[in-house]
Amino acid sequence: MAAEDRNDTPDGYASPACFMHEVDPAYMGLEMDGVGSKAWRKAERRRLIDRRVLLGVSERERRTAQICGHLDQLLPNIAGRNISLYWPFLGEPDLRGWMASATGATCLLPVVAEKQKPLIFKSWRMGEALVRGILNIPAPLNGEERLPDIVIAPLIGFDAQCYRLGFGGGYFDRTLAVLEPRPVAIGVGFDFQEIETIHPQPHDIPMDAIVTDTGIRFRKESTAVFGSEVRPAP
Ligand SMILES: Nc1nc2c(c(=O)[nH]1)N(C=O)[C@@H](CNc1ccc(C(=O)N[C@@H](CCC(=O)O)C(=O)O)cc1)CN2
Ligand SMILES: Nc1ncnc2c1ncn2[C@@H]1O[C@H](COP(=O)(O)OP(=O)(O)OP(=O)(O)O)[C@@H](O)[C@H]1O
Repeated sequence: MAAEDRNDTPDGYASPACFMHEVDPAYMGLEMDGVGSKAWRKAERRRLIDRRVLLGVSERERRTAQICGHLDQLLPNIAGRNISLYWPFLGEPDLRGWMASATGATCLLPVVAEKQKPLIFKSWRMGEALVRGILNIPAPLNGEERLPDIVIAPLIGFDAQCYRLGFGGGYFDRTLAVLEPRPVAIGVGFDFQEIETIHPQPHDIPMDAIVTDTGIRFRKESTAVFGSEVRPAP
């Protein structure tokens, strides 16, 4: 039996291995400056990745299908757009099926061209060749480099203000800080990845919206344009 199958039961009953996330960081002796925030984020990432990885296969697929439905609702007109998605790892929602169905759009994969520098984006379609890139992330072999209109960024945690806790390289923040024009940024993850606050730091750039299996959350201050029928009136 595959390890993932053994966990194909509803979660939420067992106690988490660590209650650190329920403790006020100040109580942990962590000031939410650059140093304290790094330690707190490391612990939160570990806890949230563990929870995500332990989702059973069918539960992950069920939730991912709901995420795809919400993406369709949020982005009804993607023809002609350049949309960055991602090659999934560590239990991230696998949106490759959604990518394949995004007719008329050009799908891109983010590429770490240089460590600690903004990402670049290359076009990719299901079936096209990939190479092992920097940090072992698959990257399109022959894709055309393009700027995205829409960036769909996988997340490890998020909060009600649409701040995203990512994998810890700062790659999406660095990228959104320099892309001109600024693309629409959408975080994707599962509902249990919501936390009270990610304790945003000056470099953190919030998402315009966050899509999970249970819904779409819009950042109040965002001016991004989505399908008009889904954006709540200000
Ligand atoms: N599927 C997916 N693709 C993605 C991201 C993601 O979160 N998910 N990224 C989201 O940003 C970017 C890649 N971010 C990454 C950040 C750190 C490491 C990593 O392995 N860090 C090592 C140290 C690496 C080293 O310097 O040698 C580590 O943390 O131990 C990998 C990818 C772009 N592509
Ligand atoms: N615009 C930027 N310029 C320079 N450094 C940055 C920038 N944005 C983030 N960083 C650095 O990257 C590091 C990781 O940032 P952070 O913890 O926000 O990553 P993350 O958003 O979780 O990761 P990722 O976006 O790769 O998934 C931090 O030390 C931060 O200083």
